[in-house]
Amino acid sequence: MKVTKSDEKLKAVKKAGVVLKPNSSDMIDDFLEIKKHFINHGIDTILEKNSAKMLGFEKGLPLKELCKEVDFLVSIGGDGTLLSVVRNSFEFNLPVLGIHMGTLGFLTDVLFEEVDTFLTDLKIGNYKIDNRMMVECHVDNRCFVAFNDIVISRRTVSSMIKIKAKINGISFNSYHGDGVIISTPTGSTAYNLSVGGPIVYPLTDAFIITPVASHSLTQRALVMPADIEIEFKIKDSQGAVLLIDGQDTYEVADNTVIKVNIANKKAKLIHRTKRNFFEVLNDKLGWGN
Ligand SMILES: NC(=O)c1ccc[n+]([C@@H]2O[C@H](COP(=O)([O-])OP(=O)(O)OC[C@H]3O[C@@H](n4cnc5c(N)ncnc54)[C@H](O)[C@@H]3O)[C@@H](O)[C@H]2O)c1
Ligand SMILES: Nc1ncnc2c1ncn2[C@@H]1O[C@H](COP(=O)(O)OP(=O)(O)OP(=O)(O)O)[C@@H](O)[C@H]1O
Repeated sequence: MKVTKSDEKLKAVKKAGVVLKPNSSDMIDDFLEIKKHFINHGIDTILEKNSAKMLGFEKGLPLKELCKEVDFLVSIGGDGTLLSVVRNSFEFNLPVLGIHMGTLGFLTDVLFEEVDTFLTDLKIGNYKIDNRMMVECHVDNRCFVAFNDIVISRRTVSSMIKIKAKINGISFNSYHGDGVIISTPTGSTAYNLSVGGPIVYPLTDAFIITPVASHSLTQRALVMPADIEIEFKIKDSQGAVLLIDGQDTYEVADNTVIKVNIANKKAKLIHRTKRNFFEVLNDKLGWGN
């Protein structure tokens, strides 16, 4: 399987669109400190509308309008905030920088106290942009994209769900249990990890299909090449719920066909040059040396 690396750089480093972790109005002093560093480095910041409303002192722009105005986006919060920024801005191809002000911070690279140093590096091109796969799901004439995962989940906790699956049009499995996770390599360390799925290096062109609480001892997670299409059909169940990065939900009825494939472009994450995935595993998952 292919691993995609790039030497891509930002076209300009003048304007940053900032999104803050929801329900965190206590972040005001930290935001002002971060903003001061951006200004000192000659980078203007514009707040996203909900973030501005939460702080209560700037007007802010709706995310889609903000994306048209800025050179890159900055997510200040945890993994959830970064996931939502990447997913909701995906159509604009903007690189996203995650400043870690959350709890785990598996995806968010730069710590609050590192912002000033990192911006010096950003201005001189000393950073990298990772191109990361997104997964796309087509259902009922709608299309959803996810950065971590799309989960086809049972609709009621009291009953199992049955999901028939085809790969490139050919039937290959019938999942019977709580549901199925279709994860990107980025999402492999999230829900997929919790249910025993494999960790996949984040720049690999592949995706993972992992059963959740399968009622069969032979079911296992599958790592698949990026160029296939998978089709799922809910059978003899009470419908299903799709979870997009664990944040958006969509209900589907029995016999609905859900097609999943890799999005035809990638999300861009801005990282420190020194960031190393294996150090992140070591640090955040406590693997030790
Ligand atoms: N049982 C589980 O482990 C479980 C259940 C539901 C959802 N999730 C995951 O939570 C994700 C949404 O994250 P959230 O922060 O919005 O929700 P959340 O606040 O419920 O947090 C889920 C946890 O997963 C971590 N996380 C998120 N993405 C990660 C990644 N790519 N690698 C490693 N850890 C990651 C977060 O830091 C947090 O600790 C979903 O995409 C799904 O993968 C996990
Ligand atoms: N746009 C969004 N839509 C729905 N939920 C969101 C959105 N942005 C953030 N959240 C949720 O807000 C919660 C807190 O945000 P976040 O994950 O950034 O911080 P955290 O949980 O402290 O950090 P971490 O994820 O690194 O452990 C998460 O449950 C996340 O899913």
